Amino acid sequence: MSQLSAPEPFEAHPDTSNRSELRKHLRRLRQSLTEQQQTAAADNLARNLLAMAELHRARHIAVYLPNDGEIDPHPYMAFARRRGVHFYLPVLHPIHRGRMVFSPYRDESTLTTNRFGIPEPEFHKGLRRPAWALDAVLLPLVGFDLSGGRLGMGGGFYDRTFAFSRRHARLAPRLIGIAHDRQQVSRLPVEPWDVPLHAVVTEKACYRI
Ligand SMILES: Nc1nc2c(c(=O)[nH]1)N(C=O)[C@@H](CNc1ccc(C(=O)N[C@@H](CCC(=O)O)C(=O)O)cc1)CN2
Ligand SMILES: Nc1ncnc2c1ncn2[C@@H]1O[C@H](COP(=O)(O)OP(=O)(O)OP(=O)(O)O)[C@@H](O)[C@H]1O
Repeated sequence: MSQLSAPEPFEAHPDTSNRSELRKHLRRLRQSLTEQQQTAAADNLARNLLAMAELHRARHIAVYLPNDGEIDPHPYMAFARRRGVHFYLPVLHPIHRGRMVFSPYRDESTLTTNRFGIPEPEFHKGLRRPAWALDAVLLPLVGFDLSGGRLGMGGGFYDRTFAFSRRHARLAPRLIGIAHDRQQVSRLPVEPWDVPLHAVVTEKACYRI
């Protein structure tokens, strides 16, 4: 079977100033990856993340469950857990609409599907962590550029939850976008609420901002 070849990031994308058109285009790109391409990408992503000195010091890291063709952080997690890292998943806040908290993600965690169809752990009272109590966050994204710009699914969840990091940089966790390399675009329009990323890691490279 012939496989779709990856288009050049700087040529094949439509008008990058139109966020919703760009979002549709980039979502289709990642959804079109085959299972083999996804598996290989996740393994190479793991290698690139394990090599990052910033993550060697991190003990509490937020991840996500892959959805909609997103790159899978599980191979990375399998290695990092052996180094003593604790992982957390985003839980949509039941009261503060548009915000998230982070509950532990363990083998035995019970997951229930949220309103977007994404499984999430319980809103654990005792064990959940507010955003500022994480060392690093691996953020899902639809598109990224090399200035730290991130285009997400459009709910503003990560932007609202990490808005404090622009005012209190010392309290903020490391914000690391993870994505397929083909999700790179030349330049994303910057919105006033966008929270800049410290780095983006793909199956091909680690881009430090
Ligand atoms: N894996 C993953 N988890 C995540 C996010 C993410 O981007 N990826 N989020 C990042 O913020 C939050 C959830 N935000 C989301 C916003 C929109 C859609 C979405 O699929 N929208 C559909 C309509 C779904 C529906 O309403 O039934 C769409 O636009 O087609 C998904 C997640 C928290 N968890
Ligand atoms: N700090 C904030 N306070 C209030 N509203 C916000 C904040 N950040 C973002 N929003 C709102 O969220 C909406 C969606 O923002 P945007 O399109 O940038 O989301 P996104 O980054 O793509 O989504 P996500 O972070 O959920 O993946 C915007 O209309 C914006 O008004």
